[in-house]
Amino acid sequence: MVPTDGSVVRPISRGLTLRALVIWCILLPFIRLSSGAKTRHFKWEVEYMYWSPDCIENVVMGINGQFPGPTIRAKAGDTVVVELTNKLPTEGVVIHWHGIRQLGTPWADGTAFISQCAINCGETFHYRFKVDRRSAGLYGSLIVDVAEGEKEPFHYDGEFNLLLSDWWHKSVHEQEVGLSSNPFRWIGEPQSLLINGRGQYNCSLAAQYSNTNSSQCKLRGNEQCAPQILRVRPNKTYRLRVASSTALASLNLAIGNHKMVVVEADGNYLQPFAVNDLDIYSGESYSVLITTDQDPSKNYWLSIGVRGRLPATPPGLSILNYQPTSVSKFPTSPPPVTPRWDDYNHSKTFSNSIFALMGSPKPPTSYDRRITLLNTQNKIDGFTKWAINNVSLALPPTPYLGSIKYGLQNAFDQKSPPENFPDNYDVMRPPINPNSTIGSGVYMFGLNSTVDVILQNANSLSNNVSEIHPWHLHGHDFWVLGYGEGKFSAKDEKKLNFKNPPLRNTAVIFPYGWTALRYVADNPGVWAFHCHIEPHLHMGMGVVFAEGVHHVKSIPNEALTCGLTAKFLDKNRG
Ligand SMILES: O=C1O[C@H]([C@@H](O)CO)C(O)=C1O
Repeated sequence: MVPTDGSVVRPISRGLTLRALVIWCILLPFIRLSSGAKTRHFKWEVEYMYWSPDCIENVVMGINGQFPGPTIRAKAGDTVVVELTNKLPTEGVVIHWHGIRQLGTPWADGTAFISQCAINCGETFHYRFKVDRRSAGLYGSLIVDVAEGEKEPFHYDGEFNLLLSDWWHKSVHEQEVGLSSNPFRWIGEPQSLLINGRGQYNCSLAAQYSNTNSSQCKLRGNEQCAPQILRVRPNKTYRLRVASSTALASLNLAIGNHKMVVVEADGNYLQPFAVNDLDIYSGESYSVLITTDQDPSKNYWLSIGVRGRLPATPPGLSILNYQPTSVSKFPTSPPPVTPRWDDYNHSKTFSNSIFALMGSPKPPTSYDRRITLLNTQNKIDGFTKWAINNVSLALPPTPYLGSIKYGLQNAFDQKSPPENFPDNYDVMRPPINPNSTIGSGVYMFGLNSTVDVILQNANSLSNNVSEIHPWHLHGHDFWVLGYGEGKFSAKDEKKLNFKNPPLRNTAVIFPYGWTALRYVADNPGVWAFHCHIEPHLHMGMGVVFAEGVHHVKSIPNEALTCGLTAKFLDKNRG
């Protein structure tokens, strides 16, 4: 799960080493189609290269020789065409455009064996999609500008993109083999945290402040691992677009001496609220405003730290440099201290402060279908897996989009997956029977139906352990109706927020708790819904949703070149 540029390697569980580069793009909400919509063409080549993101040389996946990858600038309403060639000699890739709805182009969603086949070594695939209203989410690869004449509900003088990721020195192959082995070998905690692909493993920028025995970094500033400095002017307001593409870590961001006003999440405007620190889970993105109203003769730390799991990784650091103060003048105080990793009340307080900005779209007042998804850690033939309602996802060799569209038989489990779990299941204890089963079934929803999803957390295989899971939905945003403790039940209905629930594409479930989501199945296609923690997805922690597939126009052949759809193509070519 070694993250590369603004992309996270997603080994799709099917035993294949298949990397799904998750390319994030700026979330710029409420962008109406601009008049001068353009089609912007890009040619990307994915290739291994040696790089030192945390000052230790490693193998990364670069795009056009860059780490992090190149940035696409587009305007709302534009069509983006990326001609992607895979030059990795040992594995297939796909690119998921996190936050893009892919309305009308479900085959461009970049989910292997769901929307397309893997792009094998030497092959080229054309991603062509419209950057719509809810476009993008950050990740330093796709920046969507507000359309001409568009105004945002806040003002700022400058902006920075901060892509946060975690970093291991072990190769993703070795990690995957470990996760798929019996005995199970967990990937462990990351060696370092990166900010825009930059971190420091064998030294600390703030060694003189911390009691750890790490040495002080001696960086000239042009190293690949040198921190990106945020150069600001006094008495200005800056927008920080922060996104997490971590493979595992739940992070907390803080800037010494500066409060942050949270104004946007996952591309949707929020009721602004001020915080001293910001929790951000894998797959999420936020915009915060900071005002440079501090002593301009000083510089200040920007720090990211691990939460939700006992930390074993030093904080990631960057510097907020008030011009014209020299950047080499280190901040005079230690970096902000990350809240305790298991202070979940702190985390819940933050999550429960997030409300949609007045005037945002409201959820339908009722649902057509409600499914409850129990998250458990299980064993299958001795292998450690994650399962949803006791089914651990294993993707079929034929992409669902093609097999459903063309009615191919035996392409995946025809039995619809369970929509609930046994009433007598005790979420507070490890599973009495740890065994689970593999499945590839699809939750089929009526086109334009309203779907409620209750994500139910539970104790893992170990006593008194329940882990955080950030769930990400492709092709849609959902309203987050609320969070609660223990097993969701009818009494919890009254806790749900229908007044101003935030629209998100990623939402966290807290230990032993539940999170209630609602979305409208209005996007013909087949959509992944999964825990955004890469090893968990690899271990089967996901489900597949589909709606209106028969409304999908003809799928480009290049998305059908594997499994049963390849045979189907050959037959029809004849
Ligand atoms: O999936 C996981 O496996 C380990 C542990 O549960 C077993 O080693 C861990 O911390 C996970 O999140």
